Amino acid sequence: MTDTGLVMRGVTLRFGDGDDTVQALDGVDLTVAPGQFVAVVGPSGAGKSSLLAVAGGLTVPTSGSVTLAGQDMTVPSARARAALRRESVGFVFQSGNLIPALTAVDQIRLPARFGGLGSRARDAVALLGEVGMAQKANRRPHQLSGGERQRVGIARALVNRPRLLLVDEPTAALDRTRSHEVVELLARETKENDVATVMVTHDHDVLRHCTTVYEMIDGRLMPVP
Ligand SMILES: Nc1ncnc2c1ncn2[C@@H]1O[C@H](COP(=O)(O)OP(=O)(O)OP(=O)(O)O)[C@@H](O)[C@H]1O
Repeated sequence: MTDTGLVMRGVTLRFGDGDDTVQALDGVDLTVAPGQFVAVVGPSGAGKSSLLAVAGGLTVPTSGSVTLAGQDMTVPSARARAALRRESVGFVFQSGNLIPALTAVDQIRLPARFGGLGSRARDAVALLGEVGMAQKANRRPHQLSGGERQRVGIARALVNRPRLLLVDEPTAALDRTRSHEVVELLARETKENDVATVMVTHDHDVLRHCTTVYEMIDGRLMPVP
């Protein structure tokens, strides 16, 4: 099947009903080709996290279509969507979301083992090398800086060779220099792994590392020229 990356068409997401309805996504169209690094900015409550949740098959939209490499990410079965996520999606969270008791290398090995990735799983030591963390493979999260934790989180998100990388506020806990380093790393990994990447950020300073920038306002997505 041709890898068309992420394609979202006419996606709406509504919460609640009657007077309490919230339209989190309102007719969103978005295409992210493999190797493209898209940033989404916008005010709090605009729908950015909802966009990531729907793109990654965590949430089923109220209407519209979402495909990743031609596969439907909106199937009703939660189990089927979990399988799609395991095979094709990587998530990077605000502060790395690492497990406190595990060393850096085990943060990456664990999901590979329990996710049943088998031979698809990338080698954890090689991945740590790729993100510049080979020397700190045996450290636990509390022995790492914020930027280093984020690098481990990025390596972990790549272990399943994802087609789609979804990144939520990766620089929220970092200073300016570290923010640039982390987003540069994301840009490089996007290209080298030919993955379609969507990053939500409040940090306008890092947008120059991205291929395309969109702004989300009241659930609507608009390109920023
Ligand atoms: N499970 C839910 N039930 C009801 N409303 C929800 C739910 N999740 C999100 N919303 C609402 O949907 C809208 C979009 O929320 P979302 O979290 O996607 O915004 P956001 O742009 O990511 O905000 P932030 O920048 O503050 O994280 C908000 O009005 C929010 O209150």
